[in-house]
Amino acid sequence: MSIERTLVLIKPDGVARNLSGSILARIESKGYSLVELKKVNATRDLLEQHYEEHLGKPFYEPLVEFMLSGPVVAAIFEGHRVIEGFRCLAGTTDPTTAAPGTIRGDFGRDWGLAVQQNLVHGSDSVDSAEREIKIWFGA
Ligand SMILES: Nc1ncnc2c1ncn2[C@@H]1O[C@@H]2COP(=O)(O)O[C@H]2[C@H]1O
Repeated sequence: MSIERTLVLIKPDGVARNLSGSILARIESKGYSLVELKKVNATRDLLEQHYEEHLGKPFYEPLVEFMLSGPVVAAIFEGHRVIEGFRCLAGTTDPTTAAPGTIRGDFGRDWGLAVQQNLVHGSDSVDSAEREIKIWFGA
């Protein structure tokens, strides 16, 4: 059994809507363990590192502005296949069509804004989890 770690972000929409506790509870209820947790006001520099793969995309600047618009909850969760498991729990990117039962499907929708406010972020691979955990929590 290989134990993975993943970076979970509760984005400013989730924090502003007081959904942090409900979202964290779902992840814990699924059986993953909370390793680190903090509430942060992200800086542009941190977000540019985090979203470097999206640089140049039409939603890049609105995305960075949205992530700067309020505090974010950053967490590290641990468990066997947690990377895949959390992304499944989060649901697909577009919250309007994300399946009911998922975090985005139950709590989110498209508000017609420049960026999809979809409540949560989860690392998509072992390599990106390692990279993102360093960005948000240090070595
Ligand atoms: N086509 C899009 N239009 C607007 N925002 C997007 C689009 N695709 C992705 N995003 C946003 O960019 C984010 C990239 O990281 P996430 O997958 O966590 O969540 C994504 C959405 O919040």
